[in-house]
Amino acid sequence: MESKPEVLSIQNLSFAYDERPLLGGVNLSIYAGELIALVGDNGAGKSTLMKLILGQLKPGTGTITLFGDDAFSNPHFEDIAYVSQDSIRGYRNFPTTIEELIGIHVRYLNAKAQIDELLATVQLSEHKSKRLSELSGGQLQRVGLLLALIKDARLILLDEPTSAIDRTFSAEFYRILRDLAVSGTAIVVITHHLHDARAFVDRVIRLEDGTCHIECATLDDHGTGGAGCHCLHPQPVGRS
Ligand SMILES: Nc1ncnc2c1ncn2[C@@H]1O[C@H](COP(=O)(O)OP(=O)(O)OP(=O)(O)O)[C@@H](O)[C@H]1O
Repeated sequence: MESKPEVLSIQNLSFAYDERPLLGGVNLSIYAGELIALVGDNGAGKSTLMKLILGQLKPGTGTITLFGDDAFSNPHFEDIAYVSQDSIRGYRNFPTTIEELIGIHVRYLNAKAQIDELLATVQLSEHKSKRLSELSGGQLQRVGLLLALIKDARLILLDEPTSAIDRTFSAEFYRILRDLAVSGTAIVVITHHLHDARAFVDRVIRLEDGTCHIECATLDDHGTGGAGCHCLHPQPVGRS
């Protein structure tokens, strides 16, 4: 089978906040076209791991390589779309409508996105003239997804993107992500709603105990996972 390009490689990562160890012995590789669910209890370190991948935090030991470069010294902003819980909450304070916010992003990124199509994809067409302060939590999360789609990134990191989204659109949400993955985008989604994600993702990676959490690889594509691997869904889904 043809191997897919490696997007992200984490080797022997450890990280501590104020000398309080949080992550240790983390090894993980993510490949182009993979849709991954990152799960774990509150405080397990999922958001912290995303910030490390983004180069916002510096590893204690070990390495994080993004598109072949060290993530901390070369964070590849142009290749990554990141939607955090904070950014979604922050949208509420933007004194704009949805379509104005999209226009700002399109101009800033010089993007060629088909905005009406994207609005229809996230089912916000009829709300496009609404101010962000008027939107529900779930509608705001759809705006977050839409902004990630505009960027046309090679790696998309989503931190609890469906927490306020109803189950009907949640399935649609993962279908959209699945289509993106099929077109080659690597996607990592932090979620506490694995039951919604499970049918769509290729792999589930669980952070547990705050330490030593190891890659869970799909055996047929990327080799084997190591000791401590928590492979909840070993068979790739949605790939032919
Ligand atoms: N800036 C910070 N300084 C010190 N400690 C922090 C900081 N940010 C997070 N922590 C701590 O690190 C731990 C992991 O936090 P993190 O947000 O990564 O967890 P999480 O797995 O994303 O949790 P949740 O599911 O609740 O969102 C928590 O105990 C948190 O209090």
